[in-house]
Amino acid sequence: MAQPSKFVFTREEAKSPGDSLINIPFLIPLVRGPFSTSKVVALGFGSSGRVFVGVNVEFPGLPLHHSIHAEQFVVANLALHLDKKLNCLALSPPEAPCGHCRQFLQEIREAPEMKIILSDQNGDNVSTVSLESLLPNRLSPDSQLPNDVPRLLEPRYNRLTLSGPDSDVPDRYPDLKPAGLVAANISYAPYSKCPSGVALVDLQGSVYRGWYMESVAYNPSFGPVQAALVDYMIRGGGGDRGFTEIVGAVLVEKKDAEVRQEQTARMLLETIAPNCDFKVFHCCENPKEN
Ligand SMILES: O=c1ccn([C@H]2C[C@H](O)[C@@H](CO)O2)c(=O)[nH]1
Ligand SMILES: [Zn+2]
Repeated sequence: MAQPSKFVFTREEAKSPGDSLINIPFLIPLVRGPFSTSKVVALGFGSSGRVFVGVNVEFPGLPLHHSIHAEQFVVANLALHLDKKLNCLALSPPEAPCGHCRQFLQEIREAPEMKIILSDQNGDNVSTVSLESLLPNRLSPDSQLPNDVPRLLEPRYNRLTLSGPDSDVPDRYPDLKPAGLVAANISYAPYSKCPSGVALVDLQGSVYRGWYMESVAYNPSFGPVQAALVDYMIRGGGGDRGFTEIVGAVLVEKKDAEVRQEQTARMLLETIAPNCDFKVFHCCENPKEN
């Protein structure tokens, strides 16, 4: 069977939620899980009608809590395609979203109504349940955020501009810094108010980006390096050679941010992409920007 490379399908290709045209086992080779035997594939049905694939990703040499869950991969995939809402999530049998993912998904508006499609080991006995039924008594963003604050995946703009003088550092990859700033400006950090974005470049000169996404429960938050690695994977970065082809990276975050990504981002990239030249650029919120 040919190695699948697609991470986004049209609704036509996928048929309807619960219909098994997207043969989930066919997508299993997309998983990067060197440690565990769990190969998790998630399909996210977005409001634009597209169907987004997510897989679990584990990183050799790093603590397990840096792994990417398939469900978070799906959310990052939607975010990168600017899809505004995840309506329905199907999981490869016999998985159901773990507690961490059930909580992370709460950041999406009307999350309790999200449909979750489950099936047994053979892919039979398909059942659809609401996210609310999987996580009653949720910790809700609604208890902390006014209704008009954009929720995860809804359009947002953080009004960030680069602040000197570190922006004068000689730049081998001129496209990276602007890409990192764009990513930071879309970042969802309504709790800490410390948004951040990462841009990566590979040996071919292709640029990838991703942004930090917070959870009201803090720990399920999704880091900007992981988000950029999702972009790298869905666009085929590195081919079979993985992350070692990443040769440059920038992180854009606020100077003196109380929630700071710099050290974690450096450690992650040093471990998975030893040839990567990592730089940090600081930004500040500019109230005049709109
Ligand atoms: O909801 C879940 C639970 C687990 N995993 C992944 C994480 C790890 O790579 C592997 C073993 O737990 O399965 C997911 O992708 N989603
Ligand atoms: Zn999970």
